[in-house]
Amino acid sequence: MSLISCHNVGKSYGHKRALDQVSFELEAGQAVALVGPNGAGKTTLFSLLCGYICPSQGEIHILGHHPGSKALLGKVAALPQDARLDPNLTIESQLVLFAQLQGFNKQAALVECERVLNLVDLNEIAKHKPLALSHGMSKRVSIAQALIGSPQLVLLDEPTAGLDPANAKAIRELVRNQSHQTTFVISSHNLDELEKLCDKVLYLDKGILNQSISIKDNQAAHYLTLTMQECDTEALMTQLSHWPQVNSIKSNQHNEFVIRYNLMQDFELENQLFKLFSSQGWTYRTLQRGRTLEDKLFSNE
Ligand SMILES: Nc1ncnc2c1ncn2[C@@H]1O[C@H](COP(=O)(O)OP(=O)(O)OP(=O)(O)O)[C@@H](O)[C@H]1O
Repeated sequence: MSLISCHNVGKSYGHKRALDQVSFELEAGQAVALVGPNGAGKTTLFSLLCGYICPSQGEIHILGHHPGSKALLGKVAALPQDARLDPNLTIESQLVLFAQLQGFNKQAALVECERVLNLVDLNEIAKHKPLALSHGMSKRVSIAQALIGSPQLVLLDEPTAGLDPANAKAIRELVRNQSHQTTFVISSHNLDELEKLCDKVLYLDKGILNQSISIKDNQAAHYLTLTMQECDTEALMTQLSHWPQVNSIKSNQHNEFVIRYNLMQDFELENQLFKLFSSQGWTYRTLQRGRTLEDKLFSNE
């Protein structure tokens, strides 16, 4: 059974069509990125999956049930974009309360609270109230709340937006560490982050599911992404375009090149590149197999 099944899902707000005929299936175990420009419909899709709103058309099933149904209690959790903690209760009191609402008794709820705070490395703030926390800490507490009861599916809407690098890294590590038992669907504008965390990408644009791609697809075997520190861009592109194993080379942004090649033994190409850099006195920063997620989504190849 699919973890999530969406069939021809549409959602309108009055005359505004926010989602149009969205269909996809997701299996448990693949971390999924939900990407798209502002207003593309990501939050609407999240709200539908959580059961906060109902589709105008189509069918959604999560583990075979309608979103929001009782059978999914404790199996699906979400971190909404604008999640707020209750300012009047200590972190421990509110996490215990949420655990009790999921069916934990008081004693087990306290243990569960300690467990999830430990996951986000915030046990020391259990007795604090939300106003004493930084934005990053509050976000981590909200993620801890979403992990109560070890749900099978967790939806994270922009979990690292506005966070400093240390807090964003802590959240990425948490997602990575929990991915063996929980499937995460993550909405974010940070493509680098999604590329590191996710196996699959759903790309929404103007309410339409434009692309559904696997990050670890075997196309990666025919591309190299090269970032140079210092080089003569024109000379580099001219030289490489004459190499027989290079099908194409393009530069999407300053000093970054995507090389499409036609050989299976790419190590030869890598060696040739290093020889070229050394002979020209050029320095490179990274040479990476495959293409960046940004290039896959926006290059029309
Ligand atoms: N409650 C609502 N009433 C009317 N229109 C809405 C409502 N919620 C969303 N919309 C509209 O539906 C479209 C999709 O909005 P949504 O918030 O789902 O996009 P999003 O991809 O999450 O955007 P962002 O990246 O900016 O958060 C937008 O045009 C938005 O203005």
